[in-house]
Amino acid sequence: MSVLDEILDGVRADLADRQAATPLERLKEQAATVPWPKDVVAALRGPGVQVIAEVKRSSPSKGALAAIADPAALARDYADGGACLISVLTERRRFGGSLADLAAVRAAVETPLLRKDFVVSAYQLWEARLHGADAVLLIVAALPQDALISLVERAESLGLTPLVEVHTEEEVERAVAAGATVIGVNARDLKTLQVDRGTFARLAPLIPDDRIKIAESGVRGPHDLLAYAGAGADAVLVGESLVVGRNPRDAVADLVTAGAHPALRDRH
Ligand SMILES: O=C(O)c1ccccc1NCC(=O)[C@H](O)[C@H](O)COP(=O)(O)O
Repeated sequence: MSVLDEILDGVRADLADRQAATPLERLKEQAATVPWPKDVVAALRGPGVQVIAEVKRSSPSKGALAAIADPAALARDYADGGACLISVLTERRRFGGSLADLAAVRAAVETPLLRKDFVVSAYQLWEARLHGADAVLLIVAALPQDALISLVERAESLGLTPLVEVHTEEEVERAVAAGATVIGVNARDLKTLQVDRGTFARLAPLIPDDRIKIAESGVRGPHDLLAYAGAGADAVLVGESLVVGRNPRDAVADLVTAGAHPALRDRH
């Protein structure tokens, strides 16, 4: 069984437990009391290359990365450093995340938030809304095309911006056909878990210019941001190097400064 299939099995089992505890109709009523999500597309279209900073405790590829006792404090550092979007991993079994992390971060910062998880059901979109997300990750490899199209439409109808993640040429075609405005190319192969930073340069030219292109994974510092920028990235998504480093605020600020270089401004 592939890593992705293993993760998805766990996600579905946890989801079934939550659905049993809180029926969809009750979840919808609760979510209706939460403010409308922020405009993530506008945040990503800022000048230069934007930085998305991730709250990431552990991962299938590396195991435990950082304890992160206080995700809200980490998110405040990310916001102070100038992140345009904060990604909060909510998958429990392999990434050590939770919806409680998302809610804690929401209470701490005004920065738009991405629910980073393995979304397979509209139920998870309502959960994302209730816990303060403004965007949700949809992984093409995890979804049949009809489900992808339906989740893109449903997310948008709830005010959530779908970040549609691809790993291959065929997945780019599927993301574009599904109407994704924001497309993330993840450099981490879901089968081998190896990071190949060349993946973005290979796939980015296949993404139409009117879409927002995000380079995900493998950013160790400003030089990687600049390389992704040179290949056409509008934003980079960074996890591991921020959570294992000593000063996340300064690390984000260094990336933001690199992304704001005059040569990278006014590209939209
Ligand atoms: O990080 C993993 O090992 C992983 C394995 C399987 C599916 C997804 C995985 N990571 C999720 C991500 O997309 C990354 O957390 C994100 O792009 C940040 O990457 P990095 O800066 O390299 O931590």
